[in-house]
Amino acid sequence: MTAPYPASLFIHPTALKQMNRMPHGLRVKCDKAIAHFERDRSHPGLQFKQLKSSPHYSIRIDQDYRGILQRTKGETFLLIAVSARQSVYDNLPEDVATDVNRVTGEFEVIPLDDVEKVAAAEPRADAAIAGTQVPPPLFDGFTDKELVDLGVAPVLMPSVREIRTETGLFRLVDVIPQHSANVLIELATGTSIDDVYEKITAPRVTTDVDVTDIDSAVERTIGTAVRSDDPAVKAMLEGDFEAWRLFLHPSQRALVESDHRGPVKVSGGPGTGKTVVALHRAARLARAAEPDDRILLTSYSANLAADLEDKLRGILPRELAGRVEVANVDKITRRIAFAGLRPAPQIADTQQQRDHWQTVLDAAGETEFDVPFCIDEWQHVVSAQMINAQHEYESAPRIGRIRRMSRAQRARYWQLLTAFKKRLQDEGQWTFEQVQLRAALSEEMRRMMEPARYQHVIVDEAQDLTAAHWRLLRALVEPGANDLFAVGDPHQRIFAQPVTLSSLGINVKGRSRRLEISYRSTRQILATATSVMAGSTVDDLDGGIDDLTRYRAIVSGTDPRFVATDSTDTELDAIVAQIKEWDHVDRTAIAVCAPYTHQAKRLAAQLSAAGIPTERLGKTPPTEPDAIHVATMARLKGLEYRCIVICGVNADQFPRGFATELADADPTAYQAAMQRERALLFVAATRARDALTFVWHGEPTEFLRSRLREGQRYRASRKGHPSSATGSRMDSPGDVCHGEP
Ligand SMILES: Nc1ncnc2c1ncn2[C@@H]1O[C@H](COP(=O)(O)OP(=O)(O)OP(=O)(O)O)[C@@H](O)[C@H]1O
Repeated sequence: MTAPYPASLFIHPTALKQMNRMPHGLRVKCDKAIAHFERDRSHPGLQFKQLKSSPHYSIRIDQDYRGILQRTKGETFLLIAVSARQSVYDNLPEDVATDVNRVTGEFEVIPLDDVEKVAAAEPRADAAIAGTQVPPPLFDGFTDKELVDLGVAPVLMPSVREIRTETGLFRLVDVIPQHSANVLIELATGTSIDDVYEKITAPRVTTDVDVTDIDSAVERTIGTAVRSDDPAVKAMLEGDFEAWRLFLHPSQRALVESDHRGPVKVSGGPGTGKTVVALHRAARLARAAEPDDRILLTSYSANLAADLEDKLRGILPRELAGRVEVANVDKITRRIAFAGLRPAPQIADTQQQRDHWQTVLDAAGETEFDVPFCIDEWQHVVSAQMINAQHEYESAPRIGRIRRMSRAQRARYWQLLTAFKKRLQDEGQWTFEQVQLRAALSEEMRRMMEPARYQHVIVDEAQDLTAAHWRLLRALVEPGANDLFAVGDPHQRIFAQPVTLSSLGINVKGRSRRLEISYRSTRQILATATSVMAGSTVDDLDGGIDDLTRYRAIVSGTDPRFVATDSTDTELDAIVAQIKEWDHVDRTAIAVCAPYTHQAKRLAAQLSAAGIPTERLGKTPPTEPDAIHVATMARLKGLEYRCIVICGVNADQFPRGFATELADADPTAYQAAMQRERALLFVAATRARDALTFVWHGEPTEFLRSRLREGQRYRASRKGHPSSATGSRMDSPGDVCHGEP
């Protein structure tokens, strides 16, 4: 028996994309052949050999397919393509082109056949049916030289010129080298040549590229290729592939790989890949960490943390996963606040807190302050500033509150608050604000004597963390390089009050970044969601203003639907009809949500009774393999679905009662609560990828009005337009359908 010849195999990004499009059975065969090759490339079943007239090698995948390899140095190879056996004779198959990119200096592989097929499927001006219009080519406004200077592979040029539709563009970017894809997406979404150069091309420029020096180009490419044992490759070969695991946008990659001397804040609209960046950054830091280093990856809620943990396992080898603790921020908060307290205190729920306040107000004969005011003041003024003593409260700013509080009023409120806390204590209860405060203060105390528990902390959904959370996180991580990395979207803030990170000891000056391309929702869904936020001003977590207009969606689709009904019964009929219309969609990719918990509960039962399998979303990840998800709007935070019904958005239910009841108590607190309600609808709407339907009975919520008015204007402007006679009832933005969709 001869000794085995072990070898290392890297997979070229183009080959990865190609494998991702293969049928599952063939991918499994590729996986097996790769594993054999790495163990022993001389294994007879592989038929490993050099092609006669080329420097390339081939291995057998099955009787019909061969893998094409490029040797780099020693026993390291790069898999560049999987081709049909009959096309692999003595040379590289004719349908595969290789080239050195003159901007990046990388070795590129171009599947010419696939690229030409995409171009051929585009509508052609010379084949247009009389009377129909063929859209102009998408890249007509750019010369070949401009595209090539930005780094688009010259061999792609004839096909790029044929692309006229978004579908064609997205099919093209799926098969071409990543740098060319990134440039074309940016240009097609309206970014100027100069900006594309700055954002996409300049960071990838390699000086002194010699396009004839294949060896150096292959060496460079090995740096960006993935190893065959990468967990993300395994996930893809096993069929659970999401493009982000392997193909980050350059702006995302820069955030993952850069080193910083202190905390970093990344903002970005819905679906811009903030979570993806947080995950990859955690994985990257784990790879670079010392064995004893601890990394915390945290998010707002338990189900989001569970989802993060699951995804992290998909990109990080198991032996490194132990370096990263994934937990929701309140779990950590409780753990620290309750350390040594046995039994752990009980948390008072909203109703219990209201009852305690009512008792306190009644006992004091209080007539000026009511329960909503007292709760709001406690949560958003006292707790938000971590005020612990009366003298601090007396001089504290009441940011955003119109109602002025005299010294005497403040003193009275403090007395009431003291009585409220006493009641809680007597009942053995805490509010969550108290738990957070205790956790932050005790960790800050501990840090005076001991080193920090973590070397790196990465935060997702940063917009919903409170001041106390931030103080806790600051104390949990050793100050220094790459200490804190927070991603969030202030427009999606639905729980906390705005904070200013610098006032909490987290200085992100010069280290604030943005992500702008939205990968999730269609343009139409994003536009509708954005209209919900119309007229509101939103902070950027650090004293500035965040701006929604800079986010761009890359896919186009159909307009959201608006379905008006006249009762809860007809509303249910409309929801059932909508779900049935989506019967081609995997059930777990559909969600139905409503403002209140009791509505979500009732809906789940009613839909099940109507023969639609459902699962209610809770704190743990869903388990049913074939059920649509039913949840409150808030529970959908951070998740994504192909199709969503948002129901119960009638004016008398949404915004929810506890927000509207603040109107009399404090107009500014009311505005802040209304802003959170708007954001809740924005969050729910932006969970949808392809299709979104709003259903209500009676009058629609005021937050949809601007969109519905726009629909009326659109219809008015189309009156008399030839196509309006044949258009469906649902073909204009904001078109309202009555009854079933
Ligand atoms: N580079 C990428 N290539 C392909 N898909 C991507 C890329 N980056 C992100 N995505 C996809 O976009 C979607 C949104 O990503 P992600 O959840 O990270 O966004 P987010 O900014 O955290 O969203 P949100 O704030 O709305 O919860 C996901 O389906 C993800 O797979």
